[in-house]
Amino acid sequence: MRSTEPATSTIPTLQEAVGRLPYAKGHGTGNDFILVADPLDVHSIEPGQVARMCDRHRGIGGDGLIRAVPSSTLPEGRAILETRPDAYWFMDYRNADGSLSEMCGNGVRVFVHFLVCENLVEMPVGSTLPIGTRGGLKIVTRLEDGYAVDMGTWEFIHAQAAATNGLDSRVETTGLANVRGALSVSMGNPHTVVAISDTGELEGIELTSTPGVEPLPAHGTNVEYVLAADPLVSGGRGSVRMRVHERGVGETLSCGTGACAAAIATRHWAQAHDIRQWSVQVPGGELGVGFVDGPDGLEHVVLSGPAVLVSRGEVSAA
Ligand SMILES: N[C@@H](CCC[C@H](N)C(=O)O)C(=O)O
Repeated sequence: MRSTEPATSTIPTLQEAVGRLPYAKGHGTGNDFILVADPLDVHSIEPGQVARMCDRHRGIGGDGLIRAVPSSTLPEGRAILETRPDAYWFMDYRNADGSLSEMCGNGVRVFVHFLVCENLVEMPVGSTLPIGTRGGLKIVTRLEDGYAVDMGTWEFIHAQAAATNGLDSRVETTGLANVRGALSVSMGNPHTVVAISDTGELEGIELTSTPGVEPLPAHGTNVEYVLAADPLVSGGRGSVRMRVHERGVGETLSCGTGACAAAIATRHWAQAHDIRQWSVQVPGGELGVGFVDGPDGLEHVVLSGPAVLVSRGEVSAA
């Protein structure tokens, strides 16, 4: 090559990396996703391709990518079909960096709305749909103004420390004075919740860098910063504000599993176990978190909120 020739980039364009691919774009309270219908399981989208598509400058942009595939095409889906043969659709979710997560609470609502809009399922208001996920079976109900998801059971990641101290780890965050104690909750995926004492503190947090969590759960964690309303409970409903740094993404406008973890941690700290309805305000809107008696006799968490499709397109060689 002559030295006067411009250097050619070795980085493939999105089109070279992905080829032709129809997609839709949707969000739930500002947590946005690229959605791909793959009923024949022909688009094996690799982690690097997901990262390219989710890139907000060189790609389509999104906090994650969700592929709609039959549960029968993945081992995790086949396991669910053994007990729920009607869980036809599986949410194959990846974070913006291409990593897998067990669960996405905003994603599963947007995923079901996408199935409805693609005419892949019929779902009148009030009806339910079983969905396979890496975090197990989730039952989604269509509401007048969104969807409610039975997220199943939850657990503290370090049960003993949670019961004795209410805290199990420490989190260091840019923009927050002092290292803070935190409580880790599994919603299928891991969360570490930090209590914040005032609005100025919540707004001063700088989430362009990953918070330092010690000890870090085995597969990393999502970190939620939660400010309790004053009073915490009004009209029988608990209320909190939350910001979140998502594993594999960065700061997002909302996180459904994070909202559940925020309500669980706050309820535990306040010993307010009888408060079963919570409102979680996130930068992108409001989510509802409910605690109900599940059909298995255990406490289940129900997440509710909107799901919106905003556009359709096709990744193609122009
Ligand atoms: N935004 C999601 C959670 C997505 C997965 C998360 N980043 C993880 O890695 O666990 C939600 O709405 O729950």
